This record gives sequence, C-alpha cells and structure tokens, in this order.
Amino acid sequence: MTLNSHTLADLGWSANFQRQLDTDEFGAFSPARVTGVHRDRLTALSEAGPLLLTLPPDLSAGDVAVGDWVLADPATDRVARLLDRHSRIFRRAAGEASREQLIVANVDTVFITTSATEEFNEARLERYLALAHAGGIPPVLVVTKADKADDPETYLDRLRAIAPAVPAILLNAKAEAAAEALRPWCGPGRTVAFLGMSGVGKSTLASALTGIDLETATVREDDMKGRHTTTAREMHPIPGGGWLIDTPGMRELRLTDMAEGIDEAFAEITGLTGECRFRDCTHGPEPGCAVQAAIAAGQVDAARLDRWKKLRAEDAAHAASAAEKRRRGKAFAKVVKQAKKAKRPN
Ligand SMILES: Nc1nc2c(ncn2[C@@H]2O[C@H](COP(=O)(O)OP(=O)(O)OP(=O)(O)O)[C@@H](O)[C@H]2O)c(=O)[nH]1
Ligand SMILES: [Zn+2]
Repeated sequence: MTLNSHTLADLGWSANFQRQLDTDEFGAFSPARVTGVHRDRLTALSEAGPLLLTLPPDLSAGDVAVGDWVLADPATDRVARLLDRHSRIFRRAAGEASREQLIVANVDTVFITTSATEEFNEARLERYLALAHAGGIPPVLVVTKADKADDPETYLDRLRAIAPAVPAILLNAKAEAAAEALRPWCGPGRTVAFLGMSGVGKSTLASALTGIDLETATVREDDMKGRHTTTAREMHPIPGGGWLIDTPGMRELRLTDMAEGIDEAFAEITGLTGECRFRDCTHGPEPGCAVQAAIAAGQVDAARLDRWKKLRAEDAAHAASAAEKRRRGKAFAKVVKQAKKAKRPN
C-alpha cells in the first residue's frame, strides 16, 4: 500500500461516523479525513487519495480542525458536511466568550509528556489532564529523560499520586526502544498526539514513532490555481498503522487555556464533595467536610485540594471576565445600532 492509498478504517473511520450518514449520502459523497486547514480550503485524505476541498458557505475554517471527518462531494471537490467528532482539543477563544477555539479533532490518545527533570510539575500536569478530559481524549503520561535522573522511578510515584488511573511510562526518548513503549496506543486507524512543554522531547518521540524528522518535514502541494506551495504536514502516518497529529496550534497551547475538565482530573476530591454536610462546603474549616476528613485519614493529598481550589478559582475568574466581555460587547453593539438609527434619514 502506498502512502496515498488508505482504507477508511486505516484513516480512523469507525461505526461512530458511519452512523451519521443518511442513506442518500452513502453513494453521493466520499468520507475524507482533514489533514490541513487553510483559510478557504482543506487538505484531506480519502480512500482515493489526497483531496483539496473548498468549504461550503455555512462552514468557516474555524469550524474545522485537523483530524476531522467530512463528506466530500467528488463532483465539485467541496465539503458537503462536517461529521460530529468524538474528541477534540480546544482552547477558549480570546475575547469572544464561551466560544471554543478548536485545535485538533478525533484524537484517540494524547501523550501528556513531561521529563524526569526540574520541568516536572504536578500542577501543570493536572491542567494537561483536565484539558484531555474536557475534550474526551484518554491520556497517557509519558516521562522522558529517564537517563538523566538519579532515581527516575520517583517521577512515576508522583504521577500515581495525581492520576492513579492514567497509564504512565518512563523512558529515554532518544533510546532505540522509545517508539516501542508508545506502540500499544498506536495501530491501524488510531490517532495520537503529544502535549507538553517545550523541550520535554515531543519532537524526539514523534520522530521515533513516525520515522521522519518532523521539525524539517514539509510537503509540496498544488494550490487551487495549480501553483506549488510548501506547507508543513500536520498529520503523519505511523509505520505499522495509525496517525500522529502535530499542529502549531497544539504547541501554542498555553496553560491558561486549560482549566476545563478539572473536576475529572481531581476525581478523588470531587467524588467526595457530595458527602460534605453543607451543600456549599468550601472544604475548609467547616464541620462535616468529607474532603477534610479524607485528608485527615491520609486518603487525599492536601496539596491536591489546594491546587484543585486554585484551578477552580481561575476557571471561575476566566468565565466571569468572558461574560463581562460579552456583556460589554452587546452594550457596544446596541450603541452602534442606535447611532446608525439616529443617523438614518426617515
Ligand atoms: N538525554 C535525553 N535527552 C532528551 C530526551 N528527550 C529529549 N531529549 C533532548 O531534549 C531536547 C529537546 O527535545 P525535543 O524533542 O526537541 O523537545 P520538544 O518537546 O519537541 O520541544 P519543542 O519542539 O520546543 O516543543 C533535544 O536536545 C533532545 O535530544 C531523553 O529522554 N533523554
Ligand atoms: Zn467539604
């Protein structure tokens, strides 16, 4: 099989997408996986090979992300419909309240990558976990630079303390065996992505998995007018099956984008809050607090409670400022409308 010929299953198609098609769509359109999003067009892969698609008037580039599935009209090379995604990574759009800015779609596993160095930080990892949970993507924790630490196993202990249910692996990203350690989550039709701070070894691992140097990998494509353009590839095949998505948007994710899905990342605490005597318990000094009781019993880490409260507070502040912006935006629009009305001659 060449690089340009994949079955739908290889591309990540599943019953979950199949179910979304109407009977009349079956014969008329071909499903295609989005591999690149540009201002007014998409690159995509279908069973027949690469496609260059235009967007219909009711869809804008911001509605689509690398990893999405679309139905393409082969007669016009236009997107007929965007299919519902099963998972995503998103950030909150700056300025515009409550709107999600989509970063990637339909990822099956996210490798949250950290290193056995000073960079290791529980609070940050909890945010990455929250981001994965919010987008419905099962996370795997990867600790690189095992070769640089005196006692690297302690980092696994620290991960167990914050996320006992999340698989965690410790490795040297530069070693031959690095790709093998990630292989259980890859395979035909499966899509993976890396998240983590700069310098933790994401590119090293990505190159080990795909066999290409992603830092320098570019691809020449024809644009609509037949000109050649050079663009970075954002969805890479993994030898043996599966895909790695690596977009600039993922690398630009900032920690402030990540305060959703927090409750799931702190399940051992949020699972208890319903048992507190007071419904509005702050899990501080009040009597009958189930969380404080668990801390006293050594079942919950007090530092985790602090970080959970902090994340929740940040999230609330973020939501409040977004609501305020929206309110001001509306008030401003009203003023503009009134001004226009006033100017208009009868
Ligand atoms: N010794 C050792 N060095 C590593 C390991 N993983 C990564 N490095 C080195 O750390 C440096 C940064 O690795 P990258 O793979 O570029 O990190 P990155 O996460 O892709 O960083 P950005 O591209 O900035 O997001 C490189 O010099 C790697 O060779 C490891 O497990 N052990
Ligand atoms: Zn409480």
